Amino acid sequence: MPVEFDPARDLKIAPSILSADFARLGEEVRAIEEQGCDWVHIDVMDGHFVPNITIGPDVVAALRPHCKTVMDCHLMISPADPYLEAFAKAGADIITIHAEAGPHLDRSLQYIRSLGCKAGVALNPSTPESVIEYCLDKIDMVLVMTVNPGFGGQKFLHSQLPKMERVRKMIGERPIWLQIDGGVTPETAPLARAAGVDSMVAGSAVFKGGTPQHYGENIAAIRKACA
Ligand SMILES: O=C(CO)[C@H](O)[C@H](O)COP(=O)(O)O
Ligand SMILES: [Fe+2]
Repeated sequence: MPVEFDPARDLKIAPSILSADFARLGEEVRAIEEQGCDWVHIDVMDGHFVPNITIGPDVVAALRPHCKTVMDCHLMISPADPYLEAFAKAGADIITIHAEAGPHLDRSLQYIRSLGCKAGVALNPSTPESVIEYCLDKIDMVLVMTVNPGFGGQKFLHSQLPKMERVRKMIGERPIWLQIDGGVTPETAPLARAAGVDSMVAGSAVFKGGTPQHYGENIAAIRKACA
């Protein structure tokens, strides 16, 4: 589904299916959507850029019919360029690559847009926001990582809060989402919201409890904490 920027910057909650039951992914995606999530966040890891391996474009394609909302694909792979077309064809709406994943960020971002997807850039905790300064016109989303990528269930890095504020200033009035990913809970989410974040990924905090009713309560708790 085509996704358009929301100038009101209402909070978009994107549960990461990394914490879902991988044996029942279709069902899990339908459950989080029925329970009020905004986007579905899909973590793609290659065992090279990050020390973990998850899923590829075939799984994204298999999930597409189960997913009515936005498929937000976070590629923790290097190089990313050879696989971008496959993720676009699989039905990704947003494709986020890491600034550190290849030598030509500007070119990769143009390529993602040429495939009909929104283009996101993720910044690792140690990566300064200056890497995006000269390609802001080709970016639809900046993802400030609030953990070192690779695993769910890690602790939120408070050191990233000033970076969120600086990125929010860089973005200004541009139609660019500011997303965070990692360690988002009802306790940490309001800090990021106050720093100008409008999209939050949460894996373990959404899927804890293991039933659709829990997912709904968990999503509502994050939303309420940010209200
Ligand atoms: O990109 C990721 C890890 O690299 C995940 O999206 C993230 O860790 C979500 O998990 P949690 O909310 O449990 O921290
Ligand atoms: Fe992620």
